[in-house]
Amino acid sequence: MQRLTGCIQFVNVSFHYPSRKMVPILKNLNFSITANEVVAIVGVSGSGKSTLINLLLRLYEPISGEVSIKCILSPDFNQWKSSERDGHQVAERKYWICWAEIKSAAMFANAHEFVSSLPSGYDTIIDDNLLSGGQKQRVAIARAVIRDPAILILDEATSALDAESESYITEILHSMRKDSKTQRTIIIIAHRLSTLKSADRVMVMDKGQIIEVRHSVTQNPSNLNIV
Ligand SMILES: Nc1ncnc2c1ncn2[C@@H]1O[C@H](COP(=O)(O)OP(=O)(O)OP(=O)(O)O)[C@@H](O)[C@H]1O
Repeated sequence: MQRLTGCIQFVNVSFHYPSRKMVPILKNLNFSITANEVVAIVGVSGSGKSTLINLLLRLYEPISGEVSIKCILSPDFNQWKSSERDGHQVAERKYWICWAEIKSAAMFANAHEFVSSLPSGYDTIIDDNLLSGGQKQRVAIARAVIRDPAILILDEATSALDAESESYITEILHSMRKDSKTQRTIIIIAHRLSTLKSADRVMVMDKGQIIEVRHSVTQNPSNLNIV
């Protein structure tokens, strides 16, 4: 089965927020993330992790340098591109998500049980006060999964989950990346060692720069601001 895969590249990226022009936040960042790689970004509070994601999402443009995202179809791009009928299937898939897919995404995010127990179940209209912090995160993860993105960004996405729910999601993230049908690029920002374990690479940020790249967080995690 063909799917989109995403590559990310930051070349000499520097940035400050418009409201604080004298305070550089990112300084000459250079890195790339290949398709299907799982990369964790760690660092002390204020080191620029979320700002990096803001630039990736194009919420802000860099002051200098370039942020590029390339999404490619793999593995049979030409065959797929030339088929108009398949194009329609993609459009249909985007707009017609069936009940089984919704349920499976909710089960994936460990949300099915509590959603089913709400008085209106999956038809519940959610307001700010209805769900706990952890439940909101599980719904957000289910929504992200159902979109089947080429690039999945988890910025403190499991911080409000209890240890059991978090380890369940971490395990599934781990198996999801091994499944050739669901491969995707994943960026994880988290402070918990358990969330970061499935990363191929860990980038350590400090004062707007990448000061270290590790291939595992199990090595000497005491100075990575993770628990
Ligand atoms: N919208 C904004 N306007 C001005 N400054 C901002 C804005 N958002 C963040 N900052 C500043 O940018 C710096 C980096 O913040 P950022 O949120 O990227 O850090 P972080 O590493 O993600 O921190 P945390 O781990 O606490 O979430 C901080 O000094 C913060 O005060």
